[in-house]
Amino acid sequence: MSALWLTPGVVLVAVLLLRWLRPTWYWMAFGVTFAAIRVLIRYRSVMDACGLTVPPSRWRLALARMANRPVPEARSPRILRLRPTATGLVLRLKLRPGQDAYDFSASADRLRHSFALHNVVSREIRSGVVELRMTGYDILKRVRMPPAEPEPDVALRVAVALREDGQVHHRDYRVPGPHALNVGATKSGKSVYQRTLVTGLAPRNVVLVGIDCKNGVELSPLAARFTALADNPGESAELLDALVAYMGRVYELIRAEQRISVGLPDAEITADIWDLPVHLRPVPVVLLVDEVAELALAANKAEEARRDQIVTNLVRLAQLGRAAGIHLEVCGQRFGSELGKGITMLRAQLTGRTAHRVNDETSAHMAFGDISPDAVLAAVQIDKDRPGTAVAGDSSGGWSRIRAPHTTLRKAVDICNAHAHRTPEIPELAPFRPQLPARVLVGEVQPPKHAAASAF
Ligand SMILES: Nc1ncnc2c1ncn2[C@@H]1O[C@H](COP(=O)(O)OP(=O)(O)OP(=O)(O)O)[C@@H](O)[C@H]1O
Repeated sequence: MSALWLTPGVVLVAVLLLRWLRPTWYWMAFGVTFAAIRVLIRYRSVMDACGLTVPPSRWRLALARMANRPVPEARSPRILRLRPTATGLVLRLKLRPGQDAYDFSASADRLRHSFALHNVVSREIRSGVVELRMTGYDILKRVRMPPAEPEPDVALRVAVALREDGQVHHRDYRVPGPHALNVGATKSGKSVYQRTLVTGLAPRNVVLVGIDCKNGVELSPLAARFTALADNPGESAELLDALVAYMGRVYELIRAEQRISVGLPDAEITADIWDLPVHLRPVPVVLLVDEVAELALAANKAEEARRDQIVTNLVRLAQLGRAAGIHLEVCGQRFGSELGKGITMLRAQLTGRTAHRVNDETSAHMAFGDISPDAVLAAVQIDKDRPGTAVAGDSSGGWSRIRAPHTTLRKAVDICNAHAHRTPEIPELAPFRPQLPARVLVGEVQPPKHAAASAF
């Protein structure tokens, strides 16, 4: 008798363990079927309760009256498709005349708990068709990144976070946004995100340049993998001058190659560094700016001039940098016109947007107001007890909720030290070469100057 009880008990414990340890496997094995049945059974009543139905048409009412039948029910949007995914369900709906996609976005929260799912996001995929992306479980609670896939160097794409639909979120410098802005309140997870990005870039063939006006607290420990670092506004201004000069030299190289290819029939004309022959191609540069507002502060005339010079150089790098393989990664608590002249111009160039938790809607607007109003709403709703959660958008108006893995500073330092030998030299940036930690200098890990080739 006890053995009979034991079997279902063991199965139940196994299922619960599976759900806790491997939520994705649990979802694929059981959750998705239960959820799909639940959604289909509750569909009509949920649409009705959420006010997402339309009254019956006049002719149906007239027909019912003529046939002496009961008044027809309100009509729900027609289900076009219900598709299971590794983390949830995707429900595609055809709207009835008079319905608005915005009503579905506004009802996302009601739909979430009515269908007993973890999250519902609505987006209009074409006129009159809405897609409800429903997540079955809290995938961002414990972020486990899938094993990294090898990326060719020309791709310049780094896995930085997990999306709530279970996909990996990449920071891709070549498409769609060559430059990015990352905003968020204090302790919202900006530095952990940036650290994760650096650990992803460290093993790649890339020049890392840092500006960290929090006295270098965030980036100095990672100095072994940085070609140049500045930790105060004065030094940052000089570093940006040097980087603009370097960009000019890369443009000269592109022009020289163009002159050669123009004279050769059928030869491709070089438009950016990626068109250059591999042996001539300069190593791409990623400039990380932590707490950009520090660069925009000015207490007197001299500091105002320096500030203008910094912002002008950042705008110049953002406008012209892509072809020269220079990419900006700007991070700050706020990023609006109150930071002064040129900031909105710079923001327009930083098309890859990420917003961590923000303190007010205005800050969310700074990140998404100009590209995705939906994302503004999502950014202000980020739970303050879930640091690292962010909304990532792009210039096409799409966005998703993401969370980076919790990369500790220790782990990031170890990765940067291990890849110190990949740090390229750039003559213009030589004065900004960071001081290396003692253990790197005594050879416990390879010092940069031995192995890395000159960037260009
Ligand atoms: N992805 C994450 N997963 C889990 N915890 C995180 C994550 N990101 C951040 N945290 C937690 O939040 C804390 C604050 O994160 P972080 O230092 O990145 O914030 P910040 O926005 O850079 O803050 P500040 O602007 O004050 O420097 C971290 O110490 C960590 O405990």
